[in-house]
Amino acid sequence: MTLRAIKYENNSLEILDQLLLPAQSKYIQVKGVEDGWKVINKMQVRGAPAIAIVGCLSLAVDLRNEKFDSKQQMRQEIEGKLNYLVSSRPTAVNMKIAAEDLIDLANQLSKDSNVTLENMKTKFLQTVEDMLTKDIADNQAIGEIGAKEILSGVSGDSLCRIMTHCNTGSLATAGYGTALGVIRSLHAMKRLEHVYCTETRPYNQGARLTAYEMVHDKIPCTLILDSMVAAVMKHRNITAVVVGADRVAANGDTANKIGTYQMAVLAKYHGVPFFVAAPLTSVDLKVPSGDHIVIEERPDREMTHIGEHRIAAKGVTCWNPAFDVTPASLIAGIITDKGFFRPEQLKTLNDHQKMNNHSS
Ligand SMILES: CSC[C@H]1O[C@H](OP(=O)(O)O)[C@H](O)[C@@H]1O
Repeated sequence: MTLRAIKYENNSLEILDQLLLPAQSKYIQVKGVEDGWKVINKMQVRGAPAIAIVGCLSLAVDLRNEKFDSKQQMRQEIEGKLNYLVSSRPTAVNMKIAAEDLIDLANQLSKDSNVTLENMKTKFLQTVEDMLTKDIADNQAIGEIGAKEILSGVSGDSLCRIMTHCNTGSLATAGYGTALGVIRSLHAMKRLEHVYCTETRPYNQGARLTAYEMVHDKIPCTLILDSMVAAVMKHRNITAVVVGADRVAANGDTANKIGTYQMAVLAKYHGVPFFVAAPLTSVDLKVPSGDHIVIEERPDREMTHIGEHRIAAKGVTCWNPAFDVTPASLIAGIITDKGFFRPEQLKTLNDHQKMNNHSS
């Protein structure tokens, strides 16, 4: 079993083909941005942070193999390829924010007369490669901050029972995970009693990926059907729900895997606090509310087949949105690498603060 979704050594980029898990653990090579776009679009690699990292590293692979006549030529190549990668999946914001930041960097380096062509390439590539270690550090911070926030609502030294949706662990990031990072931190603190993970139809991120990670880490976990959320909340005394995010709007509305919204409604009904765990790079202050978030719709076949086996009547109409939006009113708080925020606190952040803020 391996939990390394991304392997990047000596300018060779490989991703663990998550369409084959858990039955088969197979790495495939990503030889440039064309491959990068394909493995993201096909969901061979998925998860908002992992999408951004694999997309940007696929550009690094191209750049290392290319010779440029000028800094302007390199800048143009960088901008064109990053904008192409952003089109691979529209809802998760991490690739878009990474592209904006890296295009800004390329513009600065290109305009700086003290920077040579070689310096520009070296600095740019180092910035991209640093995304791997930064993401792991961000996730460990999210884990720590989230565990402390959840424990602040728990009496004495009692243990927690956490429900989660989809996969937000090492297979969705460079490692450790966001919502699963909070679960890993609670486990490390010996304050986690049990995890309930939903199967998460139709891609089955929960059954195929989160269960895989929990078994790998020997974290006590029960797989439940998406249709069991209400019954588990009613009978299993859930301490909190913690999920990930693909894009958090400025007012705290959050786009996440389809099924998240109904979990939040059920959590409100059952009095269970509902938390979103995501790096601040998933917060899109340019989007005022969830109404403005584009929701990706995926092929019917993901619903009508499991592998080659048809499970739905031929000819039936399908609707397969990959995400839904949970309104901020249903969210107790957003756990980020820079602190814990009530949804209404996000819009007070500006881009500079996003980089440095430590909230209350
Ligand atoms: C830390 S991953 C965030 C997010 O990405 C997943 O979606 P997908 O598997 O389609 O890439 C899911 O919504 C996770 O919560």
